Amino acid sequence: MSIISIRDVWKEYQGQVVLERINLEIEPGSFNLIVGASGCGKSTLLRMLLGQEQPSRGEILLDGKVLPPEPGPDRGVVFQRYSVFPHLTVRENVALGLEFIQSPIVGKLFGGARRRAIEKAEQYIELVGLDGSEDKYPSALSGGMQQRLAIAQALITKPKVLLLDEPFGALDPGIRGDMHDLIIRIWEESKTTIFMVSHDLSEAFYLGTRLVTLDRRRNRPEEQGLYGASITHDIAITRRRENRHRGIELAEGDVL
Ligand SMILES: Nc1ncnc2c1ncn2[C@@H]1O[C@H](COP(=O)(O)OP(=O)(O)OP(=O)(O)O)[C@@H](O)[C@H]1O
Repeated sequence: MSIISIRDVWKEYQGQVVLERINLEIEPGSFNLIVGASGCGKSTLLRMLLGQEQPSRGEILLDGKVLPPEPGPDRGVVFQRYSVFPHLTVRENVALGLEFIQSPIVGKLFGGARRRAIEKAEQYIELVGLDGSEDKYPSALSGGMQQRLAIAQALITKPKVLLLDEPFGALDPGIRGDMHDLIIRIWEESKTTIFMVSHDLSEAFYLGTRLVTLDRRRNRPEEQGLYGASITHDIAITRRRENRHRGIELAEGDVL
């Protein structure tokens, strides 16, 4: 069974159609890359999966149930910037995810429950390679370290789906390579389903098991606003990562 089913989803804002007829069945444990031109609605689709936005038409199912109309611990998210809380340390930022689940009203745990949340946070801090920085505030971290922190924060609730919105887009190319290695390791170890927005095709082929492209098929000036972007390619990626080390940027895929 699909972990996510997107069924004939449309999204409009104030009469402007942004997305139309989006249909996708997402396999558990797959690494899905959504690529498309700026403004075609990639982030909008991701925000609908998060539950921050609702489809104007159609429905999204998570594990066979209609997605609740708000974000929840079953969906972790990392944005390009500003996913972490500047006034909390690395340790507090990561523990916060658990505190909100276990104590949704005050967002704070005490005694043994807090100690367990801190221990768990420290495991995730180590997983993303931030051990040694537990007491630092985000302002003392580099961009790559802040994204590592955001990933740890998103993972601590063991989400069914990890949603990534251009998480490496603002990083230098060298750091981006390290982050690619990290996210592949996390994906392989956790077997979580990943849904990632990117506008970098080579990144998509390198990371993903599936590439979905969005585009506006009808884009003449008089058509703008009337038609949204839809899926133009849906490709299973069969050869990838090993190619990067041989200097081959794009991998071959099978069109589904
Ligand atoms: N809350 C909103 N209200 C009105 N219009 C919106 C809203 N959110 C997005 N849009 C519009 O929807 C369209 C798609 O935006 P979106 O951010 O999803 O595109 P994107 O493909 O992620 O772009 P980019 O690659 O530049 O981040 C844009 O025209 C944008 O102006």
